[in-house]
Amino acid sequence: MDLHLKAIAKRYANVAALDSVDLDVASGELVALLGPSGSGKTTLLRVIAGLLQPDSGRLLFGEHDATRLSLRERNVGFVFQHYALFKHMTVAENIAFGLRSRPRARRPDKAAIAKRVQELLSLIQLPELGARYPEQLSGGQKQRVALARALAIDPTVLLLDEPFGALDAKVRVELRRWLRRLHEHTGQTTLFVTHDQEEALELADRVVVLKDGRIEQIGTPDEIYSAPASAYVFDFIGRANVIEGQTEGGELSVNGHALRLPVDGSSRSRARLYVRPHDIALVGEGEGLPARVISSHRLAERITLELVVEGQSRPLELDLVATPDAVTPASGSTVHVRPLRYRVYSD
Ligand SMILES: Nc1ncnc2c1ncn2[C@@H]1O[C@H](COP(=O)(O)OP(=O)(O)OP(=O)(O)O)[C@@H](O)[C@H]1O
Repeated sequence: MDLHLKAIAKRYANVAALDSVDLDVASGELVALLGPSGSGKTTLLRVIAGLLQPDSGRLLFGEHDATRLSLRERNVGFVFQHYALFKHMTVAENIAFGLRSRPRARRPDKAAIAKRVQELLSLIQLPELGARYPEQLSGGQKQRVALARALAIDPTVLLLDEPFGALDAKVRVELRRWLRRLHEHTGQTTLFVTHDQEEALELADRVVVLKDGRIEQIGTPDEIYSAPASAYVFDFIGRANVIEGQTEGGELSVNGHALRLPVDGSSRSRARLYVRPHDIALVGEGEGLPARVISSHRLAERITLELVVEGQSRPLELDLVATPDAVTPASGSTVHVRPLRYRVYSD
């Protein structure tokens, strides 16, 4: 089902946890809520779930106003970071829980519940494990069961709060690929919270970047990565180098070196150029900024350099792909660098 948030606000004492958030999620979309700690991700998810009332604003499920509906009436599926499986119930009983606890009139019969549980066990690729107890499962298996339990009720929307946050890095990567395939299969409208940009970019159809309770940017992973709307998004979404300079006549100059890099606007102002480590090239003298190598590391065809540019407050990091016979610049030497793909944000 589609979901619409209109000017949702929630304050705690003097903190605006959510500050007029507008968001439309299409039916079947997989949306990531991405942001650093304290940016409002969990608060937003809890408002959608009905675990928390907003101070103002409206929430629509399809055309229906759900703002005042209870958690149960909203029929959402929820998965938390720490598996909240019932320890004294088997895997199958855990998955059946939401259906069994429905009021009698809406409760499927025993055979229908057993069939649904078996379908879900197959869907999460644990068809044989229905009789086990949660403590007999790995962390990744527990989270898959938690997902099956959330899906059992055919939720209007599936809400995942850092579902893989407690798992180790390798399992995390496997599970997020699995979740992507599962989503393609079920087409379930899903919102998931993460502070891991890689996870958001790899999994989501669209990413919502939050900052201090406000939406900073909404876009596809490619839009967010290639065209970050602000320095904040650029910095948060991947490794970033910052070069401080001046714009004048539509070009950027750094420490008096005219880099002949076109930038928007012709007025003179201080500006920061943001560039990823793999988007800087080594060029000949006179074609770029002089920089001193302070560390240099080579692993097969990959060269990592740390450089200092005079007058800049932060060193630059470069990731270069070298031909096998290329010479690795030595520490202490001077090289010339030129940003290839970059964004300029005014101060
Ligand atoms: N129950 C509460 N009482 C007071 N302040 C709260 C409460 N819950 C959240 N906040 C504040 O609201 C803001 C948003 O919190 P929220 O938990 O939504 O952030 P988050 O992005 O999910 O962070 P994290 O990644 O650390 O979970 C923070 O400043 C937080 O301190």
